[in-house]
Amino acid sequence: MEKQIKPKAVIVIFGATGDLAKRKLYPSIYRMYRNGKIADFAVIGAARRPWTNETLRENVEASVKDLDMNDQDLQAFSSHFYYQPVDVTQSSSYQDLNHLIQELEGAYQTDGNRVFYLAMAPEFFGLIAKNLKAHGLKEGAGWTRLVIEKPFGHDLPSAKQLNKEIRSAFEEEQIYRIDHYLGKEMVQNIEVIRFANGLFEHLWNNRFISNIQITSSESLGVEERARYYDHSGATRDMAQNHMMQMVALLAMEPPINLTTEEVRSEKIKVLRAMRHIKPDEVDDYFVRGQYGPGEIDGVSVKGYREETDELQHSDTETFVAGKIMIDNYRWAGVPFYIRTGKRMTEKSTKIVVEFRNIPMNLYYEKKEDQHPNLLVINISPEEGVTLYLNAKKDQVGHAEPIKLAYNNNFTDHGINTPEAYEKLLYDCLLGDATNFTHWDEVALSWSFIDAILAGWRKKQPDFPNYAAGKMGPDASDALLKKDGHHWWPIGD
Ligand SMILES: NC(=O)C1=CN([C@@H]2O[C@H](COP(=O)(O)OP(=O)(O)OC[C@H]3O[C@@H](n4cnc5c(N)ncnc54)[C@H](OP(=O)(O)O)[C@@H]3O)[C@@H](O)[C@H]2O)C=CC1
Ligand SMILES: O=C1O[C@H](COP(=O)(O)O)[C@@H](O)[C@H](O)[C@H]1O
Repeated sequence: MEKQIKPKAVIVIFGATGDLAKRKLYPSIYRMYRNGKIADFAVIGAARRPWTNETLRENVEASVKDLDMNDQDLQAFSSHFYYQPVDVTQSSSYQDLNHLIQELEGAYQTDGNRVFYLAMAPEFFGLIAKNLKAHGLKEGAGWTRLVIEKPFGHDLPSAKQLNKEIRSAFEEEQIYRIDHYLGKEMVQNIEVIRFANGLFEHLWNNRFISNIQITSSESLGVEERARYYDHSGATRDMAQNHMMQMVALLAMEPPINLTTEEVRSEKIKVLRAMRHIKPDEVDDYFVRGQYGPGEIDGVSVKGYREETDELQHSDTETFVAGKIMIDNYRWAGVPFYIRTGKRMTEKSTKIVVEFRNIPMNLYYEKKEDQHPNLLVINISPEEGVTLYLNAKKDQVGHAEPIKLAYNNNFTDHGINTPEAYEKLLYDCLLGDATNFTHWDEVALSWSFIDAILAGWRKKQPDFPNYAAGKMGPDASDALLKKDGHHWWPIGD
């Protein structure tokens, strides 16, 4: 793995006028700059709009204006940005872009290193990759890397096709498939919590763990992305990538070291061990839902089908819950429950590891009151870890749950905890692909998810089946109840 303290590069952002660039990429580049991680760099914003360098710089400044920097420093930062009008379907655009890259490589002494970030609709990914090769843009004097946004395909066949197109132009080592959950501080901490603590790692198996629950709930609806989302649904949008990646990190064996190859290889083994669900078994393992009208924080909100005219008859799921079984020696018999959806009670991403209870109750009046030990990993908005134990409190002879909590949000990281995108972009500049998904991971998770979607296609769903503001349909609770479990609350 290549390591530099301050990597140098020209970063080309395709889709520079779009939402992702504005909301995530410019602030992340700013934070890298502000934190002294990059100095010799130039960013080329590419899109069709007839913007100028000044328009781009104004937009960049506006997108980071809430972050702490004085006007002079802000202008020094935005002066690294250049705009190149580009239509990715036109050959001439790539020639123009190449000239500007070469010019900036000289001006900023970036050693010929190039990052191409595809922040555009996925139908363009293959085309851009091929054109970068055909027009010589990937042949700089230094290294070249291609960052690809989600979604990586719509199912396994389309993902394979996309991969084929990209691989015809770039080597696997040059491809950085973004899953922004892998850049989150507490998702990265899963491995550390597991592998740096004997307390947990010795117990991390089916003898001591009863079940693991991963919830990523959102209170927002589909906002401006209805067209994309309706074609995708919660399962493709969240489960195939972010949720499966978290399961893999929780379930993987300790790698022999922390290199990209070893970490990925252990995650791949987990994905291979996931029990494949036959389409006619889908209801035993997975539940889907779509929100109807409801109330969130005292405010009435519309149902999914009322969000826009196009959604009136939609059967797209806005919620998915599932039970994933990992058929290997460590995890046989331990369900990993996942659930995610839009318009749920609150925005929260949390992992609850429920340990098996002790065999005999000495301290609780009723066995049912006995509280299992829980390890809760708070991914967002709180970042931290909470361990639920039992102890005697206030002179009373019986035990009660107590909690040991560590909150990561308040630690000093210079200017707050780095954003997921900041970390991932920096990793990419360093050539560290550990927190990006390898093609084998993408393929295995699509193959798992495709079977579920195939099962659902056979039956008309009874939507809407949960009111906005709830934690999904009743069937999601029933899924755990039949195993003798229940969802732990996502609040405190
Ligand atoms: N927005 C988000 O929160 C998230 C987005 N993503 C992914 O990021 C990617 C981008 O999403 P988002 O920013 O929301 O999309 P937008 O629709 O906001 O932006 C699309 C961009 O593509 C440019 N574009 C479109 N056609 C062409 C063309 N022929 N040639 C050159 N540029 C073109 C547009 O610029 P112009 O019109 O000026 O040409 C615009 O800059 C998608 O893959 C999405 O799935 C992933 C996670 C979250
Ligand atoms: O990838 C996506 O993630 C977001 C949720 O991300 P988070 O970091 O806010 O938890 C989700 O809203 C979006 O639909 C999906 O495409």
